[in-house]
This record gives sequence, C-alpha cells and structure tokens, in this order.
Amino acid sequence: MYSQRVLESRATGPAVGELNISGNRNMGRMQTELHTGIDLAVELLRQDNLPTLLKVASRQLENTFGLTRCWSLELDLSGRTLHCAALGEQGEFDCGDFSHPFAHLLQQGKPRELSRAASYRLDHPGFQALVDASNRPRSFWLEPIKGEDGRTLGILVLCNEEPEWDGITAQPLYRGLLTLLSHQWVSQLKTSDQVWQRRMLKRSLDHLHDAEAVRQRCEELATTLVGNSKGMTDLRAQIVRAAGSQLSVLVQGETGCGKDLVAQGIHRFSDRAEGPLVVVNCAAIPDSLLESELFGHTKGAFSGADRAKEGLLAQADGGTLFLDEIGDMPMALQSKLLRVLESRRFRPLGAQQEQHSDFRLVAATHQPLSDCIEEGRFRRDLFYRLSQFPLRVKPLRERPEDLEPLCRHFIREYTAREGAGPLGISSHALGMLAAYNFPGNARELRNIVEFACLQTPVGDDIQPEVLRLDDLFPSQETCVASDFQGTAVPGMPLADEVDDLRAAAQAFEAAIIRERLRQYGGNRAQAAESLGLPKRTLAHKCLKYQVTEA
Ligand SMILES: Nc1ncnc2c1ncn2[C@@H]1O[C@H](COP(=O)(O)OP(=O)(O)OP(=O)(O)O)[C@@H](O)[C@H]1O
Repeated sequence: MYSQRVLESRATGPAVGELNISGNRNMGRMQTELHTGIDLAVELLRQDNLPTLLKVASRQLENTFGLTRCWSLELDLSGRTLHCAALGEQGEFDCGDFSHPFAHLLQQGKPRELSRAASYRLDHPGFQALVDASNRPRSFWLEPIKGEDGRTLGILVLCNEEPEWDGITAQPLYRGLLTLLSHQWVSQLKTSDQVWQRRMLKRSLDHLHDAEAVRQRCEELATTLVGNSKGMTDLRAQIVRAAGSQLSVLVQGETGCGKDLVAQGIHRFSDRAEGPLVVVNCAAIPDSLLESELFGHTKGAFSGADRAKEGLLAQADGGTLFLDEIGDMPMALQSKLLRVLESRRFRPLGAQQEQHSDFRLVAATHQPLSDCIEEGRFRRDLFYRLSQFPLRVKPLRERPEDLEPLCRHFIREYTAREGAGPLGISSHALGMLAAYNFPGNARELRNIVEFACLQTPVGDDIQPEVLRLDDLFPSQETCVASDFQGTAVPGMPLADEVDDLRAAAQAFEAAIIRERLRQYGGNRAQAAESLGLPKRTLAHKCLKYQVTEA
C-alpha cells in the first residue's frame, strides 16, 4: 500500500554502512512518491465540477492513506448547511445544530479526532447514518477545509481502524493534497458562481424582454381601451397576460363599461389573433334558437331546418368564442356548454358524429354571477370553468381620471367619422361630467359626447350647456315607477300583478324598445343611441322579443 511506503519513508532512515544502497533506495522511493503525487494532482486538476472533485479526492485519500472510508461535506452558499452528497437524503447537517460534531468543528475551525465511543453518544440521525455507512470505525479524523482567504469550504471525515492520525496528517503528501483540493474547490465554486451569474443575467434579460413586450402591448391596447386610471392600467396588463394563456376568461362589469373591448383585446393579443373572433350575445338570441346557433344542425334536424347549418362553436375553430351576457344562458344549455368546455367536442343537432373545435372561450356578463348561482339560475361548476382567468372592469364612476381621456377619444372618433368636430372639451364641461355618476358607463359618456359634438361649432370646445346629462336617464327612475303604474309604457303589467320577475323585466324591456322605436319612426340607430345600447344589441333584443319597427 502506498501509505505504508510513505510512512516507512518518514519513519526509517539509512544505516551508516548502507548509505549508498539506502541512498539509492531512498532516491527511488522519493521518485515513486513524486510520481504518485503528480498522478494524484493531475487527476484532481482534471475534475471539472465540484461533486466529482470531492468524490475523486475522497477516493484518493482512502487509497493513498489506507483509510476505511473518507467522506466530504460541502458547506452551501448560505453557510448554514453542510451537504454530504454520498449520504443522500440523510447527508444534511444544519450548522446551528450542535447534536452532530460538525457544528463544533466549524465553530472551532480546527481538525480533531473523534473516537468510536464518542460517536455513539451523538444521536444526530444524519451523523449516525454516516457512522453506520462507515461500518463504525474505531476512529474518525474531522478536517475542516478552508480556502486561501480563510473561508470554510467544507469538512473531510476520515475513518480508520488504526487511530494513528499524526502519522497521516503530518505527511507532506497529505498536506499537499489538501492544499490542492482546497484550491480546486475554490476555483470550482468560482466557475459555478460565474455560471450562476450568467444564468441570472440571462434570466433578467429575458424578464426585461418579456416586460418590454408586455409594456408595448399595453400601450397599443391603450389606443382602443382608453383610460389613465390605475384600474384601467392594471386591467390592460391583465388582458395582455390573459391573452398569453389559453385559460377561459370571464369578464364582469356593469353594462357599457367596456367588456366587449376587453374580449377584443384578449383575442387581438393572443396567438389566435389570425383566427376568427366569434361573438354570441346570449341575451339577444331566443332561448329556443341559442342551442342550434351554437351547436349547428343537420338538414331536417327540426321543423324548419331545411338545410344544414354550421354552428358558432365550429366557426370559432382556431380562434376565440366570445359569449356575451353569459348570465342569460338557459340552464339546460349551460350543462351542454360545460361538457363542450371539458373536451372541446360537441354534436350538432340531429348529427350522429361529434365534432371538435379548438377555440378559446371568453365570456362576459353584467350580472353578478354569484347572485345568479344563489338563485339557482347559473351552474356553479360552469362558473368555475369560465373564470379560470377572471377580469373585472370597474364602473366609470369609480375611475374619474378616465373621464377626460375618454372624452378626447370619443371626440377624435367623432371627428374622424364625420370629417370635422369640436377641438376638445372645456374644463367646466369636464367638471359637470365629473359630478355625474354614469349608470350607463362609457357607452353613456360616448353618447353624451357625440350629442355634444353635434351641438358644438367645429373647432370650439364642448361647453356645459350642450351636455345632455339628465335627458338620457332622467325618466329612468321615474319612468320605471310610473311604467309599473301602467301609464308610460303600454302593455306592462301592474307591479302587484307580477309573479315572475324575470319575465316581467323582459316584458318591460321589450315594451320600452317597442315604444322607443315607435318614437323614432322605426329608426334603430336612433332608438339604440337613445337607449344607450349598441345597434347590434338592440337588433338582437328585437329578435329575442320579436319586436318589429312598425
Ligand atoms: N375604456 C374605453 N375606451 C374606449 N371606449 C370605451 C371604453 N369603454 C367603453 N368604451 C366604449 O363604450 C361603448 C360600450 O363598450 P362595450 O360594448 O365594450 O361595453 P360592455 O361592457 O360590453 O357593454 P354591455 O354590458 O352592454 O355588453 C363602446 O362604444 C366602447 O367602444
């Protein structure tokens, strides 16, 4: 064994008469030791990562000095834990836990011997696992390893049946190996620090790049979804985030606050932007038609189905399906939708085969769905399915900072459409708007501004007197009260005759639409504007309630 030779070379010297022979022999030994030392050093220098360096160093120490076992424990970057990779899960030693000997060793910074008897007295499970895995040797030598700057790197645990530690630790080869090991250990740490730093740098650059992309998209979105308030800025960031995912989005908010624009934004910034955006207004399509509209049908599937029709689900393949006013979807259809959302498969009415459609769902509602669930009008499981990414649009009265940019936006839109328009809006007019609470939200503001544009000479600023604030909803409260007394809206039941609130509300809505169309001589655009509704919604509602212009 090499260690024996090394020990012998130190313990014995040549006799006087044997000088030449022993001199030659010593020279030979020294050369062998030198070779061995160089071989060991070269092998250590070859290791290009810390785990293999420690493994090789432990094996070299075992072989070179005849140890029964050698363990290396590495101090982590925090300096709080020692890890012994060779021991697996049990090889973790908390440096603040003095029930194992390594904590004392780190504190004192000096090597020491530990006898088998002493090892029995330390009941730390990790340490006992190490002792067991070493076959309970008679003696341990605990050697702290430090870098040139004095920083502790870890600990070597040498195990032997012959506790002649001085004979080993005093050897130049032992000291040399330790010096080389600590040098290599430090350089491996430096390399891994650099790798780590490079990785962190790349990660933060990626992050910056992502953040820049999000910022650019938010800026772009701000040209259509206008507003400087924190609520609106946060909403735009959420839209961009939602667009980057495939999650179903549920947009909630009062009527006219911009839910439609949110859905458009999600589609526009998603990877489905090239695909279709299919919009379905669940409130505007009669319950009896909604299923066939969504699922499609075969020829002859029901009376009147004189040809096959592709459903909106199929049309949304590769794009986005926007289910507006989802709160109005009938319960029976809600269950079917839930099934579709689970598999993206559906069967058109009258068809034998199922179809597949790869669509991303965005749903919106102005009704608090929690109330609908409590009232048994909306399925809780569908609600969870829809609201994988919930978004809430604040009402305009909660974000007064948005009034001015919205006004300017609507004036710009008006001017672009009409070819001329006011210059802007006076601060007095803005002050007046700020005092109003906008039950119809941004849609109502747009109507007010557009009406004011019409009344304002080109190039002037909109003034307070042309703001028709009370005219749009003046009668709304009084109207509701009086209508229920059966005066203003013909065909309405009296309040105490109502036994189905939903049906009564729908009848009320239908009666108002009918009346308003009559007032405007059947002009849907004017009727829609006067009701603060988009033309499309009014058209859907006419279809739903079978209201004709006549
Ligand atoms: N932040 C905004 N920036 C620019 N225009 C807006 C904004 N919010 C709403 N609008 C405008 O107000 C009108 C109503 O918006 P939208 O249709 O998106 O509201 P909604 O919440 O979907 O309404 P509903 O509940 O009736 O479906 C549209 O003309 C829209 O362009």
